[in-house]
Amino acid sequence: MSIPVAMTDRVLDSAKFIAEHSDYVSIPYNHIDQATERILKSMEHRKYSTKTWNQHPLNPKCLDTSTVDWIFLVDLLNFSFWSDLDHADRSTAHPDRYAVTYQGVAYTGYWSLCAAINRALDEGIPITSGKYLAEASDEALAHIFRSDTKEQVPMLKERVMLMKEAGQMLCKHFDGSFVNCIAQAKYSAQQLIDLLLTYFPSFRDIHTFRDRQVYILKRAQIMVADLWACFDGISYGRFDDIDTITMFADYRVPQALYHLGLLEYNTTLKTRLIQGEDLLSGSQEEIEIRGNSIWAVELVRQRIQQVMPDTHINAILIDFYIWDLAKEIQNELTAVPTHHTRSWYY
Ligand SMILES: Nc1nc2c(c(CN[C@H]3C=C[C@H](O)[C@@H]3O)cn2[C@@H]2O[C@H](COP(=O)(O)O)[C@@H](O)[C@H]2O)c(=O)[nH]1
Repeated sequence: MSIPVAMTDRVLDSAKFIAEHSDYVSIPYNHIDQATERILKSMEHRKYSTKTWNQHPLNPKCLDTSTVDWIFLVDLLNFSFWSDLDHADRSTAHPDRYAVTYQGVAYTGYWSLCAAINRALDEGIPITSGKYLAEASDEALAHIFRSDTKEQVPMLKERVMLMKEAGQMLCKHFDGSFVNCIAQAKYSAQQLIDLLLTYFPSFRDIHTFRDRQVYILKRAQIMVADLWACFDGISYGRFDDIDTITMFADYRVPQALYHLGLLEYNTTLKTRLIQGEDLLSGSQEEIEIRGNSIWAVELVRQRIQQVMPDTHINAILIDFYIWDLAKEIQNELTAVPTHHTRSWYY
């Protein structure tokens, strides 16, 4: 299937444009080779591959349609876990920070979402069923996220609204399951992204930067990536254009890229981040952080291709590796905090 070039490169084209027109953020190009060598050595040492995805205790293990719907729900809600009260943001979280205890472990951040969904499934709540999402009451859906600490999950109202809306769309257009949406994409990652943008508006992570429309598409892309990694590139994870997927511009990987010397912030931005100032969704500073992050990982990917032409490593695996690394070394990421933008895009 021939896919119009514009569609496949829309995120990379946007990232390049942002990187070339930034005031607050820059990429130290002289650090790329050394940082890439460090990343490559560590990925090889860990034998980092799609198989790493299934090793995470909270990720589903059976490769069937229920796992597809699990991934859909997780990536529908995969946004804004940073805490209003836990400014330290260390791996040992502030005791009041939103957390979900599952099988004896208290999870915060992204993993609290997976824990909340698994807790609901264990309680017999069919939370990943389109029909249930469409028909459940707001209270029942909010109950999924109940906290085991003082703080509630950020953006609870928005999460409930998105679940109901997605349930209705799944029932109306895809017979209640995301499996049917994947089938319509005919093994194309970009087609699946377009279906997400068409039927599920909260995935439209598209902004205006320097009077130009820029595509970031973080949750749409990570949805494809999670399917691809979970199913190891076959079955519901088969995408013939998977390598057109870029890094996912969240708030954790940029912090790790800065630590790795692959991003630089000017004094104004660095001061604002250290002071814990929120950045408005769609602001120039926020878009520069997100766009330069995508472009920095693209340059790492290109360098890896240069030194290892026949490698299987794509932007997805580089991103997943850096994110997992960031969680492991979270206490060392002290130079700059993650940026704080309340948004359902990431
Ligand atoms: N770029 C990128 N962003 C990612 C992930 C993941 C988790 N992916 C898992 C699946 C496969 C991988 O191996 C990971 O194990 C979550 N996020 C984003 O991070 C933020 C949450 O951060 P914190 O508050 O510290 O938990 C939030 O914006 C969330 O959307 C990723 O992989 N890449």
